[in-house]
Amino acid sequence: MDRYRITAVSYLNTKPLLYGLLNSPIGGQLNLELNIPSDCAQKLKNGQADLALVPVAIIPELQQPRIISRYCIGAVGEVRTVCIYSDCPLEEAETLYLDHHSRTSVELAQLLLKEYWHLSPALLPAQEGYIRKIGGRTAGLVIGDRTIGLDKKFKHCYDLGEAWQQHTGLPFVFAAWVSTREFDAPFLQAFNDALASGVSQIQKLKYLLPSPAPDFSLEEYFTRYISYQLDEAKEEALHRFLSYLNEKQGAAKPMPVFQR
Ligand SMILES: C=C(O[C@@H]1C=C(C(=O)O)C=C[C@H]1O)C(=O)O
Repeated sequence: MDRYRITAVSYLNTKPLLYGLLNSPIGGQLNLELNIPSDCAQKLKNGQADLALVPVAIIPELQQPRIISRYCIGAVGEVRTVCIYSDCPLEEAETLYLDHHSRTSVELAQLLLKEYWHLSPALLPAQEGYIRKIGGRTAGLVIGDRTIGLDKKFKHCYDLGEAWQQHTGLPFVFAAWVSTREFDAPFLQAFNDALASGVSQIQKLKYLLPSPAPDFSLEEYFTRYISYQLDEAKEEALHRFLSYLNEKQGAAKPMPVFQR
């Protein structure tokens, strides 16, 4: 049988999910690749992946998107690794770089600037090395492992998970397991069981993974900040976020089907 082509985000917060998948009975059926989120999105869109952990912001760009798992990369309030950094208060920032690794958080940042902070700095597309340009009146959105330690480097740090929660009272979903093709029920069951098993073994991962910084607790990050369950409140948040994107793009794209 052909192996399924799976693409997942290359950041630390995906490791519990990958640990579960690779140690599961279906581990051998998976042809796994890791990419930055914007590339995961591109690979699913191009048909280079059968199933991918993708930024939810690209769901409206897909033909017949299916969310095939009860697990995701989410947060209930503070997430720690999706933040706007600046040396001036955000209201004084004239320009803001939008991380090129990201698809969801660049949209979330724009939503929050408009609806929550009521600010309109000039938005700049980022390129490799842009973090060095943050300073003065220039702010920057940064996601993933590159954020670790940046809170000590810059005077201000605005956590997008926390701001979204203050704005809506809801958790948030950054990335979800999405497919544009159908999988049979036994595979989906095995896939979800594998993810559940990974999340339940987080305690082990702190011994297996190198800590990215001396004062960074992987266990705290995986259990207190990242929230893996795609529960009802996160579904509501996802619906709200995708409705905002539809409105912004002036397109009434159907909501993704849940098949899990
Ligand atoms: C919480 C995070 O969410 C990430 C943010 C994404 C985005 O902005 O497009 C995509 C995937 C997630 O892994 C993170 O990686 O720090």
